[in-house]
Amino acid sequence: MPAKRKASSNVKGDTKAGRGSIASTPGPGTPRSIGSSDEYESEETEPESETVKNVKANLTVGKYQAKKQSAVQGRDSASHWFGNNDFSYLSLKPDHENRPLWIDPQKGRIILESFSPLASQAQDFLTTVAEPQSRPQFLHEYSLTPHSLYAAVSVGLDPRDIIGVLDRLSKVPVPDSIREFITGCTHSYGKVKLVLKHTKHYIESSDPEMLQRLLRDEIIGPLRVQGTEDITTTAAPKMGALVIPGTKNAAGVQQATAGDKPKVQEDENANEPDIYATLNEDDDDDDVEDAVHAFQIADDAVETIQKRCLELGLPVLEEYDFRNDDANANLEIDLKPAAQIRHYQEKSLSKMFGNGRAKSGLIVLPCGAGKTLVGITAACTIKKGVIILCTSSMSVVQWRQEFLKWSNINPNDIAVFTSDNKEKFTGNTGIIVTTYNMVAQKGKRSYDSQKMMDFLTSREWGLMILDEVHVAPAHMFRRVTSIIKTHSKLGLTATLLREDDKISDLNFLIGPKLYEANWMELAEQGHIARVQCAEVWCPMTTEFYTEYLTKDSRQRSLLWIMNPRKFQACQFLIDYHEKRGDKIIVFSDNVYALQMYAQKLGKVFIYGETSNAERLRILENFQHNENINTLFLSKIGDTSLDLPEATCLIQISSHFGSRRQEAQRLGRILRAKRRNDEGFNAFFYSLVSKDTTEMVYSSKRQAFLVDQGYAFKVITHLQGIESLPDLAFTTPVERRELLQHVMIHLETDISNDYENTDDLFHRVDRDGTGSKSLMKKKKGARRTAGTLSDLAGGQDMAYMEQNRSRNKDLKKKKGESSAFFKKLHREQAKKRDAWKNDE
Ligand SMILES: Nc1ncnc2c1ncn2[C@@H]1O[C@H](COP(=O)(O)OP(=O)(O)OP(=O)(O)O)[C@@H](O)[C@H]1O
Repeated sequence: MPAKRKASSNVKGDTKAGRGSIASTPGPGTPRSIGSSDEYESEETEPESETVKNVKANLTVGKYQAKKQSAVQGRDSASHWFGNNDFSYLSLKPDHENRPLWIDPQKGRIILESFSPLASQAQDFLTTVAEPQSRPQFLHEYSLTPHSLYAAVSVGLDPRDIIGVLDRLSKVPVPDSIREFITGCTHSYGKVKLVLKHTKHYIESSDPEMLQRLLRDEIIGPLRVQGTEDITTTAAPKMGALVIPGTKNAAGVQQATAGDKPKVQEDENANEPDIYATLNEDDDDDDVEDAVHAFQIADDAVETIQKRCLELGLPVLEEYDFRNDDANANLEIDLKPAAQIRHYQEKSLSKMFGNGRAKSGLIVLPCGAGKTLVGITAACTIKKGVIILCTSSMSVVQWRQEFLKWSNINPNDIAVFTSDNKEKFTGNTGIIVTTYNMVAQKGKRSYDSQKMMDFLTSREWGLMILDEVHVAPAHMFRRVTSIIKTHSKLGLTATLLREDDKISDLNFLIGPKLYEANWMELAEQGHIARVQCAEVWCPMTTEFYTEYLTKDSRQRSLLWIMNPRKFQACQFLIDYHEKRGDKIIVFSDNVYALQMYAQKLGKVFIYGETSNAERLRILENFQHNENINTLFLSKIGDTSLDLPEATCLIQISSHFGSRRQEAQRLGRILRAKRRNDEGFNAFFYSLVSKDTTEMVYSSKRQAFLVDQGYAFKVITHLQGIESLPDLAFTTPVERRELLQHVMIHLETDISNDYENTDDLFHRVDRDGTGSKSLMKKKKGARRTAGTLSDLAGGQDMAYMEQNRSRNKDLKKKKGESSAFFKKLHREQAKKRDAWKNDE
């Protein structure tokens, strides 16, 4: 942040000169002193209505400061280097070196010096009030947004608290624009609430005038259920401290302390005073209201009203006072005594249960950091009926198993609803684990499925857990959240990222982001693996580059993937890491390249058309067979497979600039069990063909991970690659042969080279297995070596034949299974039987 240096140099050199220059340019709208709000008065000729002001608040921060900025332009000879980002007019506090924050008065950005002794407390505070944007090693960037401030209010902070703590941590006085932004965004949050009582939805507020205003609104007014009383009044429930299972303290007040926990469970900062804990405690009284007023709305009007209220600057808060819910039966569930949740899991839950009620929202934790246990603990806290939505029936089974592992729930109280299983729980209340598609599916259903849906839609649920919340399309959430009546919703994800703009829909369909963990911090503490990331630059061979220059963009991509130098790099890295004892996954979105690479290298591969039985066989071998250490995987490995642990990833082809895919793939190695071994690192390589468009996509893809603090090393030469025995494509003849093969492929239909994962998502869920229906649909487009060779006059037949599929080898050897595998199969069969008996 350029302002940093400028501001400090002003203070250390000539503080007066810095500020004096502002005063020397007086005029209308010119700031008279730092932090003065006078300039705003001259700007606002007509006071805006509060609601409009709220909606525009984000914009106004920039507008006023742009004026302020233009007034101070040209102050000194260095100013022009910083353009609009020259904030040297802000005065530094005398003890600024002891304070860790810089605040950008224009855009609400906050920079945290992560090396400051106060950094961990400041980070704690910032993740509550702002959105983390980027967290590399030394400087972290956060953004104040209306949604982040909404989330802050929903955990019990008020604008005074937020401004007060910011001021304590900031090197400069909190600029007026930021103060106004915070107050403007937060003063009406939480004034209007959406509550579910006896399966009916109500809009509730402690201010009857607020409700009258909503009823007068042309959109909201008509959505009140006709024939109900205009406004009903009841006494507001009182709240007390809440203890989250698996922790020792009340939620939202303190971190769990070390006690008798294993070392890894400790939070290094657990004993530091919580910077805003006292604020929460002070505020408890404010939350107790004397009376609440409400009117009933139609169930299908919930989304429209939420959207309209947002437009009016009155975002609807969804809170569930589960401890005072006598209408719904209690569920017998608690964490097992051995279950000890980690400090970041507790922190995320404390954002959800901060004031003793359950708030709907999103919790973002890296892959392998234990989102499942967070969901289970939330269920153990609420102790009411729970419905869990997963992306595939495979994760449905896993969720149920995890519930049985971590909690004392009676197996009869947790049932699954998939295409194969339509069981209900036996008691008054319980847990249902299902998939998005089973619930959102439209059209005619089987008798059993319809009966199950009637059961799900006719009752009130305490909690809905939405797993992998970023994956499912927004229309599916709409359907799910509108037909299932639930008091609270918890969305879980590792990457709150979509390349389209649909992610913001989650803000009102589910709730604000309640917590986002710091990946690097978790890696340092051993909760996820440390990963070395590298981008390997592979020069294009002359013959491939010549073709590359004449082709259109679709065809170019195949040339950069099939670049012989990339192939060699892949071969070398596989060899290197197999010798180190790593388990390697090679990702290729392009199915043609996937097969070519895997067959040439004699490795197993899985893609959309691989049958379910073959997938299982391959995965099992990859996990337990010491001769199968490398697996080639298509896009389906991103979301639809439960992959065994790997310690090295190599990416040869990917989905253009998708940041989410990059992060998801990295996530595959984060749960490496050896992560706490001394000096252990997992490896993530992205192979990129030099001087091609792939390089542009690659840097775009890395943006999210770089923001999480990962540093990608660039490798321009792999030491020792030339001396690798049997290195492929070392002669011009071999390279030309490969090029010829690729060119023939380009002349055929290449449209099926990339699997459509959206399509896959739907079908995976619908049939509950993920593979068969896809196979059927794609069969017609399947190409064979024979047809290609026919086109080429049979020249390539030899090439294909000498590269026998390793997949088939595994199949052949099935009968010769070792004693180890026989034992493994027997154990798995036993587990399956035990699980069926639980039903
Ligand atoms: N508090 C804890 N104590 C001990 N083990 C834990 C804890 N939390 C999570 N784990 C373990 O960490 C592993 C990863 O957990 P989980 O599968 O829930 O991760 P995830 O965040 O859902 O990952 P993904 O996004 O890849 O699905 C599991 O083996 C789980 O049992």
